[in-house]
Amino acid sequence: MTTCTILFNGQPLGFEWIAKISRGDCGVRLSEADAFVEHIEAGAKRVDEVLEQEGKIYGITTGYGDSCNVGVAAEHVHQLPINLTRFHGCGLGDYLTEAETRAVLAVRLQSLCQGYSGVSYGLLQRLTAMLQHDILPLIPAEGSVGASGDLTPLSYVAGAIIGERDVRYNGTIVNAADAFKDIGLAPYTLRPKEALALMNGTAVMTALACLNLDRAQYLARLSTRISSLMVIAANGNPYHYDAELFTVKPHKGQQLIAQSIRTDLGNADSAPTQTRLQDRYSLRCAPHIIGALEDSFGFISETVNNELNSANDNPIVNAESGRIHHGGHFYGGHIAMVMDLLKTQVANLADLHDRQVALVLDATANQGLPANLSAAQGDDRALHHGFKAVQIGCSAWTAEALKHTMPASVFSRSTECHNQDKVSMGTIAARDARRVLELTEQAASAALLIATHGAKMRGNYVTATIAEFVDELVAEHPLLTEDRPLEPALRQLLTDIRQQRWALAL
Ligand SMILES: N[C@@H](Cc1ccc(O)cc1)C(=O)O
Repeated sequence: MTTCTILFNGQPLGFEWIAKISRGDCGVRLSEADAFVEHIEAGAKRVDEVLEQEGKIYGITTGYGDSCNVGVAAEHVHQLPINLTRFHGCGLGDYLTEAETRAVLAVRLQSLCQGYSGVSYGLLQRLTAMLQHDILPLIPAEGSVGASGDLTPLSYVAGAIIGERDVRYNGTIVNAADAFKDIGLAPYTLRPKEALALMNGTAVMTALACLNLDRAQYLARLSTRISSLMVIAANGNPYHYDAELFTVKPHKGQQLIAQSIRTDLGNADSAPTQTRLQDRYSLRCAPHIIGALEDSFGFISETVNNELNSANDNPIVNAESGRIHHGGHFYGGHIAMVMDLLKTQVANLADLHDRQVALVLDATANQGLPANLSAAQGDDRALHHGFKAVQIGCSAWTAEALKHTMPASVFSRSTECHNQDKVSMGTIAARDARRVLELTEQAASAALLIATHGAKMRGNYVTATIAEFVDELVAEHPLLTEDRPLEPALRQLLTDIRQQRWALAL
């Protein structure tokens, strides 16, 4: 059920709206305002004029990329975009999910709505119709170097628009032409610049970046709550999160995380009775670790939003000045940079939770809780191993997340006869970040379960919010009075995390 409608009218949009569209929480509408329609159509008209007057525009009367010096005869100009969609139909790897595909369509629509790509209003209407009727091209995720735009994956959008590729529609996979027919449309006939305008940009990496960022922001909040619960479970010192302490190190995000942990701990300012004066870093430095991610969000979201609201295309058609600019706005360097940054920071959360899990399960470090948080009481308790295997799993997920943090942006390859001799690899960076998020959410689901059980067993949580949170989760996933397979619990928690079940304010 959609609860809102996003208007596409060339005005800036934030990444969070793309995330809402992707989840089906918001519908879309294309502006019909005269000024907007005229602005768009002026670009398409300008392409026609230049074609008539000068007879030569890159990618319209020439071959593509390194083939820009090869002229295409006037009688073939209309066939050229069709060929562009076809020869790029060579993607491999898994298909993007339905949510990701919606995001790709919305992100490309937003870029074309800037009105600098020389496309017609009709093309925007077609993209809008696809979003409104959930006609989702099958887009293979692999095969973009992220510099000449996401050419290959976006060719599946352009190919679907002309009725030549498969789409997900009404729960099945059908040819795009059949899906269009079902909503009363014929396949779209691309105008000369339109295939290039659809494909020559960063929509796939930017779409993934929008979703990754939304996911990472939730994860930072959840990690904060998990850390509070770990402090409670391990009988840690609340004074590590003292308000005065944090005034002298003014990273805003770090301060917010410390404040949130402080609130969860009931603003306690004295240490519970225990032997350690200072807790281990995975507890004491939680605000500094999660805070680094939190503090990166301002920069990352500004960068992602700039890309989202940009004309990332080539050539750029400016109908007001009448000029056609040849440049490199398909280059995804900014998304590459921020996705490489995001994945490193998110993987640090997996590592944080893996260490917290190890601490709370270790009877030599957890200040009195049973080994592996087994709640077995009977004389067969030696049989029961509690969370031992979950900790091993958590370490595996963490190692894999850390392994994916190698920057993608440094792996530029010279491609396409050295025309594309420096490329961004932003799509790979965004896919890496997505994988790191998946794995870190897995580590977080283990940590959440363990922290909740630990807090319940400690039993001294001081705030009503935490008591409610713990009791609700323990009711759903009871203490381990005997060994049982925990995959169902972990999967349920993963779903909860991905659906952003808890309202966690910072
Ligand atoms: N991105 C290239 C265009 C291009 C299109 C398709 C290709 O296969 C190669 C290059 C440019 O604008 O210069």
